[in-house]
Amino acid sequence: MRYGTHDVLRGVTFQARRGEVLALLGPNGAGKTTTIEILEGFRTRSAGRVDVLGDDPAHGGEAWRARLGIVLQSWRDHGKWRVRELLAHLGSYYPDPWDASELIATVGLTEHADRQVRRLSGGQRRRLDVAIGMVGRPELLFLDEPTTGFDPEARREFHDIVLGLSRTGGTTVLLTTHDLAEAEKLADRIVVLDGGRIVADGTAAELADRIAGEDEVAWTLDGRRHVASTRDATRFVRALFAEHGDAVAGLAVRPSSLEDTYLALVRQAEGRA
Ligand SMILES: Nc1ncnc2c1ncn2[C@@H]1O[C@H](COP(=O)(O)OP(=O)(O)OP(=O)(O)O)[C@@H](O)[C@H]1O
Repeated sequence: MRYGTHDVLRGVTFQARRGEVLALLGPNGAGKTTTIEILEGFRTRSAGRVDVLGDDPAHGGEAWRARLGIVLQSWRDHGKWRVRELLAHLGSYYPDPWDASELIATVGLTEHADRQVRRLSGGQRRRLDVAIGMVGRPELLFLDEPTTGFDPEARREFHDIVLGLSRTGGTTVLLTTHDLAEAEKLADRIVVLDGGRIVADGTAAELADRIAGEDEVAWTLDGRRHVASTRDATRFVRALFAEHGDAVAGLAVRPSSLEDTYLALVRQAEGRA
């Protein structure tokens, strides 16, 4: 993808398999939204080959679009519509839509079903966006930063919805997020973009193996709290007990997280490692 003389995506090659949750990660401006919008058919690429559900998104017709669900980063305005009305209306465009009330319950908006959209809070509005993306029971669901503004409970419920759609419904999900814990929980595979290029592609475990991150060990000794980073927590803890025995208390080991791996990957890609 090129704007003027500026390449914002270069050599971005990846595949999403049916039924998998694929997370696109990357710093602000990395090219996630551009990639997702090309796949959705919202942006026309400058060059390259793209295949989404067997069609080129640049020429996808109505029947092709009906197989997609789309949650954009910023929402369009449906202010005067009531939640239930809007979902029932949008559902009527599809051959086998979700029942509006069932969908409203699934995204946790039952109490607000008869509210006007403009009276919803930011997080409630975002839940509605997700419901709009799901209403046609899409084969492929695009979610661009879907949980921005969700409270922790809504986030947990949303994660269960996505996992349910993918595991039992066979829906393929492509999502972008800045929440690394979310990616770790949901994604079967992770693609990391930086500066318009792919810098990593694999499962969270595969990415972690490439980076050889450090685990964090914390313990208390003689009333003082200690924290150390180590490549081999088991060996470290064994040595700690060999030296101090029962004097060691409050032991906690935190394995390196996807966040650690991600930050190391991005630093490496940007030559800051
Ligand atoms: N219409 C446009 N014209 C010119 N440049 C653009 C246009 N749209 C996006 N860009 C540039 O393309 C690059 C990628 O933007 P994109 O929105 O895809 O990033 P992103 O990874 O989704 O970022 P964020 O995490 O901030 O949402 C950025 O450098 C942006 O400035």
